[in-house]
Amino acid sequence: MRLDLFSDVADLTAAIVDIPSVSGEEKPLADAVEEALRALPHLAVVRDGDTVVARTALGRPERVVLAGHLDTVPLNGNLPSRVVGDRLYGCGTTDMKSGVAVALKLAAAVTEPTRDLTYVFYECEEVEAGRNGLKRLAETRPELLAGDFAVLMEPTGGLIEGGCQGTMRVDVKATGARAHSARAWMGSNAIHGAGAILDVLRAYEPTRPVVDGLEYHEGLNAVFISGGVAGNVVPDECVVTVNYRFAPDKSLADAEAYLRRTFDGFEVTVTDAASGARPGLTHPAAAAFVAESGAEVRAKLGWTDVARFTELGVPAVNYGPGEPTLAHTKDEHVELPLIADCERRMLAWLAAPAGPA
Ligand SMILES: N[C@@H](CCC[C@H](NC(=O)CCC(=O)O)C(=O)O)C(=O)O
Repeated sequence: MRLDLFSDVADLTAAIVDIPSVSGEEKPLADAVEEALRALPHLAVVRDGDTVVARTALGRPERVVLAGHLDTVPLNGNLPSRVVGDRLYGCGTTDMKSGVAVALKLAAAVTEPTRDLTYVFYECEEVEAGRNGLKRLAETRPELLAGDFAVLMEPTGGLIEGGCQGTMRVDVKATGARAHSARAWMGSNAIHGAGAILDVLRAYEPTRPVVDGLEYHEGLNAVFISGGVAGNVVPDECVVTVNYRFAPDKSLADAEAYLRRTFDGFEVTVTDAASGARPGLTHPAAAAFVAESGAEVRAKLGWTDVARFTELGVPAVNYGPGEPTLAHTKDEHVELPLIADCERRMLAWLAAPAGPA
């Protein structure tokens, strides 16, 4: 499938959405993105796995990175895309193929930017941290991610979302002893034991820490549960996988300590983690972007690669057309006027004289 980067941004978003790209299956979309970018003579293109990087090299004093992931969460009967009124429905419309479409439009349209530009379209953001394409690039080719400022075109509903919350997944294990279910008193049922884990989760009251002026909203949820041996065996093991979302004033060590305290008495194993990022909006480059866009600012509650750029020393913000509360839902959709508005604002920003970076 060919992508026409000179088509209307709404049509381009639909075309991208209609190339399914659940995490790990991004190759057809990465191929289409690579082919479209290689046709643009002002960009040097590098392919690394299913991650595509395109850069201008005009020797400008500043470089801006625009980044977006190509993958989506699993489909939910929500492809192909469809337009209803002013909305485009389909998996990935908000998270984050409308943002990817805007970045691709910019890549084609902005041939003589006032700052050098790097576009990064990468794989496996929606899954465990170890598979993330940007992580691999940061480890193997960090020079490709160098810049003075980065915009992650993640869903923000046209606002600017600062920083991001951290995420940690733990397996909390209840143990028991196997027995014949006809003589259950001989054993100890681990699935029943896991009820105490679920009680803790039900009783959890989310905290809303304010970090550098932005209010985050933490969360503690069971995302998987497994246990059971056979239809006539009292099970000796039940594992509840818990996902903790924590504000960026906490480190990974703080998050792990909190989970171990919360599930004291159970075996707790960390299976995946990614630290958050503070808003960083007082950095001159971020402040200038906020001022130029005129957009309202709030906290990013999901995890995004703003955290990675922050770790790399590149100030970064989230800004994109999708509405974050629709991300990962069956009814995922994006407002078409918001995509056009995002494209217009980004074009205006890139056309303006280079600001502080
Ligand atoms: N390794 C992390 C990756 C999770 C990434 C994902 N990000 C978003 O959904 C951003 C959009 C939004 O603000 O809703 C997430 O937060 O789940 C992991 O596996 O947890």
